[in-house]
Amino acid sequence: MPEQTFLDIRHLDAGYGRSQVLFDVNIGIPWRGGVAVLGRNGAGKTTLMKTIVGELASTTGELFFDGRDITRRRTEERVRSGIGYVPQEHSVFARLSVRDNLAVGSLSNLDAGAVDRVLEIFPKLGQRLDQPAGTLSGGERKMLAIARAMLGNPKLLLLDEPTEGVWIGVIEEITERLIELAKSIAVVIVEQHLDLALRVAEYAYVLDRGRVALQGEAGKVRSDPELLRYLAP
Ligand SMILES: Nc1ncnc2c1ncn2[C@@H]1O[C@H](COP(=O)(O)OP(=O)(O)OP(=O)(O)O)[C@@H](O)[C@H]1O
Repeated sequence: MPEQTFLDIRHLDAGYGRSQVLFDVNIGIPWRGGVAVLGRNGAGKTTLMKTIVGELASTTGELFFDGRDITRRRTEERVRSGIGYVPQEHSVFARLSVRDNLAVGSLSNLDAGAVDRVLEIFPKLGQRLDQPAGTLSGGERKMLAIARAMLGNPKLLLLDEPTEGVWIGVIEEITERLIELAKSIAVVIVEQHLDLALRVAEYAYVLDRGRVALQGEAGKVRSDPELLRYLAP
């Protein structure tokens, strides 16, 4: 587990009704930097993200964020305390303009300075402010979803497959932005692209059937002979 822990997940069990998906998951996320959550389809990565943000209640275990027990806090409180979430599915309002989508992301009144800062990070969005978000490309929508989450000023940003379905050139652009972002806040990235994930992350957890099967420094996990076994379909 990374040394300084910002988000501390202890003995977490979670699932849907009677079907348990996560089993005794222990994860530590440091104050700054990237952490990757890897694992094959159905390993429980999205379930873990939903449990961290409070969309799904844990059945057992505890979550501490920034030194406080948030296990029983509602999603809104978790978001207000600094947890941002970019879900796997495209999470933009298709009929609203890019500008209005960004306004929804801002928790208080839209701060023009904050919008300018995210537009500096994602300049393509700045050229499309008045365009309905439904007309953006898949990659631009992902960028909009990330930009919107950033306007909530997260201290910890959870990204569930931020490059899924995105063209390779845009993947590179998003990766570079995430590497930059991870210099100032904590970034948790669920990714199918192993290389990308391990470029953003310094530390990685690999889930296998809902349990942490492997963890360690990104370089070590990458060269672990067991890794491919846990990622193979
Ligand atoms: N709403 C739900 N109700 C019941 N079971 C669910 C629900 N959502 C997910 N599951 C099940 O939980 C397990 C873990 O799913 P999850 O989406 O967390 O996996 P994942 O690692 O994110 O997979 P992927 O890489 O395919 O997105 C799967 O077996 C899935 O079928």
